[in-house]
Amino acid sequence: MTASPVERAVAALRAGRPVAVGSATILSVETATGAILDLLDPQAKAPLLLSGERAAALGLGNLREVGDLKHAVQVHRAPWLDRETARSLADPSRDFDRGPIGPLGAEAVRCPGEAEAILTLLRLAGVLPAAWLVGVEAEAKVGVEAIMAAVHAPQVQLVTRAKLPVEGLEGTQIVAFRDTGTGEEHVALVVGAFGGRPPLVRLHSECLTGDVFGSLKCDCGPQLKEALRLIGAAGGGVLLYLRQEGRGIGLANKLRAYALQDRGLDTIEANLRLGFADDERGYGVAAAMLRALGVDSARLLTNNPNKVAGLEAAGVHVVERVAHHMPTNPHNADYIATKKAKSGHLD
Ligand SMILES: Nc1nc2c(ncn2[C@@H]2O[C@H](COP(=O)(O)OP(=O)(O)OP(=O)(O)O)[C@@H](O)[C@H]2O)c(=O)[nH]1
Ligand SMILES: [Zn+2]
Repeated sequence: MTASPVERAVAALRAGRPVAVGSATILSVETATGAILDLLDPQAKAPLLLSGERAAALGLGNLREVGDLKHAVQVHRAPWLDRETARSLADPSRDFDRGPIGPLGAEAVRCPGEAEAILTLLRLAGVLPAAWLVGVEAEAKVGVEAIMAAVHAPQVQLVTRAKLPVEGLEGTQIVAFRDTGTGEEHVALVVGAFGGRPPLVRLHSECLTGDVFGSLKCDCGPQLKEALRLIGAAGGGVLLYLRQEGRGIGLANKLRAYALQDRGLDTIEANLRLGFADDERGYGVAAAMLRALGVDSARLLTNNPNKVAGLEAAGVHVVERVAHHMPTNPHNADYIATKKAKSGHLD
């Protein structure tokens, strides 16, 4: 299978190589080395693209040229804005111990659609949402529409299906899917034989720390186990394991969010401080997987109304929402309370 343009662009960004998105050529602030910057931006003229959230955290909303921060912001290049300083504008781990930066000049981007596609691509690459806008040609090219379609109208390919007996559910099968736009791999665990009434379905967003290490900071590990138990007890159903680590910001960025939480920010504030939305997940990919499994209506195990709305919007009918609460512990009680207070999670 050949890689899609989005997949190739993601690989190039991760490797610190330039990517052309629409009319812009970008380098990731996180991964670009000094050598590549010297090569592609020898006069140190490239401006910096930051998300509206990150610009707000830096106080750039006060600048008249920047406007309301609904969109990305372009920071003007100044002699003092070198690679290290750019890193510290992008990376909030330095917000607490560096001196004031400035004087920063910035303006709203001229092409918000293109900027949104650039930020989406950076997110798919799992790096900080900040880019150098260099004025050169790039080998890897991807269109704005291709990026937005990959995220908003995902398509999946069912790759293979195999038996996977798991603890307590020996008749389980695992089904591998590939997102043909982004190249991401997701899996479904199909439990038992369901037919007749809509099956019990769980959309589980990947959480390495909770699912594998038993982190007490969240409730993902217990939710995963309990979901499988409930699906088994219902006589069958489907659990989708979606590679949406950190509510879609990727593992390294989630751990950056944890570092910010160590300094007192809550789970939502930490995402915003990094320059992301509080939740970057979409559920179109889940709907596509369910449809490929022949499921077009479901009883959904969740407290998150966005999951219900996301499946419905993508054409999978949710006949019932089944609450999925776990007992809290001293490390995750604030996190669960914040999701209820700020993200609309239901009782
Ligand atoms: N960015 C970020 N992601 C987190 C944090 N804690 C957990 N996650 C991720 O959040 C996702 C799980 O989301 P939750 O909000 O716990 O639950 P939900 O899936 O929205 O809703 P339910 O269906 O009710 O469980 C996983 O991808 C985790 O990796 C955090 O502090 N910051
Ligand atoms: Zn978790």
